[in-house]
Amino acid sequence: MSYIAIIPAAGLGSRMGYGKNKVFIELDGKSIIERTVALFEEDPNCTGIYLAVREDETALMEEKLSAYPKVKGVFAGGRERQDSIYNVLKKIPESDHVFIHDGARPFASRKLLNEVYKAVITHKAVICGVKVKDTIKRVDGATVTETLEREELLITHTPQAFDYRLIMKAHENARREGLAVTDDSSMVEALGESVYIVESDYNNIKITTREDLVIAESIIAGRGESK
Ligand SMILES: Nc1ccn([C@@H]2O[C@H](COP(=O)(O)OP(=O)(O)OP(=O)(O)O)[C@@H](O)[C@H]2O)c(=O)n1
Ligand SMILES: C[C@](O)(CO)[C@H](O)COP(=O)(O)O
Repeated sequence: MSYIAIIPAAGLGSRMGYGKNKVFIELDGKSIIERTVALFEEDPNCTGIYLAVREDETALMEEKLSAYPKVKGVFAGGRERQDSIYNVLKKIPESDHVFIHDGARPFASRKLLNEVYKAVITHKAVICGVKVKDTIKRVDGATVTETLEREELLITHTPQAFDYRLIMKAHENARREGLAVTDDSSMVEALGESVYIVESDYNNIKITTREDLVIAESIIAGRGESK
């Protein structure tokens, strides 16, 4: 048993406001995307890594990742994250399992990868996340309409892991039904399939806005990696 990793890295990084794809930003001398790819390069359960990238960044990405032999393909992303992932799904060789992990999440732990992998062998769809620490409210513009029960909520991270055929079926169904989603497990839910949860950790942040770069530097310093 093994898995293939799909890493969506074809975004614009617009919320970062750097005018370039945030996955190329360097943290302590190593780019976010290299840090993310290294997670899977070093995981013996991963047999191949495939990325969705912007067409104008393909050469740069291939050059950045030339030191990672498990990187088997760099394919053109799509307009939305789910399009990028589908574009890659269609091109990868069939595998037992597929991990889908944001290129902007460089701090997933080996422990988490192992726990998600162990879970997806039993459960066909596995996500990871952490408990909510704030109160979450449903709003309509500037008016609160509902306060949600914190214990019934999950801050959802990646990796998300799936039986290969199930995630392919879920993406194809979502496209047929015109489902617009922000994560892959939503498409599996839409098939009526159950999704299993593994506990992630609060360091597994998605680097999205500039504040996250400060948090990222402190995570690296906390690991004693800083030069
Ligand atoms: N069309 C897209 C959009 C996003 N992504 C990737 O999906 C991950 C999560 O997306 P997000 O954090 O939203 O990244 P961006 O879309 O780049 O950010 P923004 O929404 O601020 O533009 C990122 O690694 C991003 O590169 C992708 O491959 N294709
Ligand atoms: C997939 C994800 O990271 C789970 O929280 C998140 O939905 C990605 O959202 P984004 O807006 O594409 O970054």
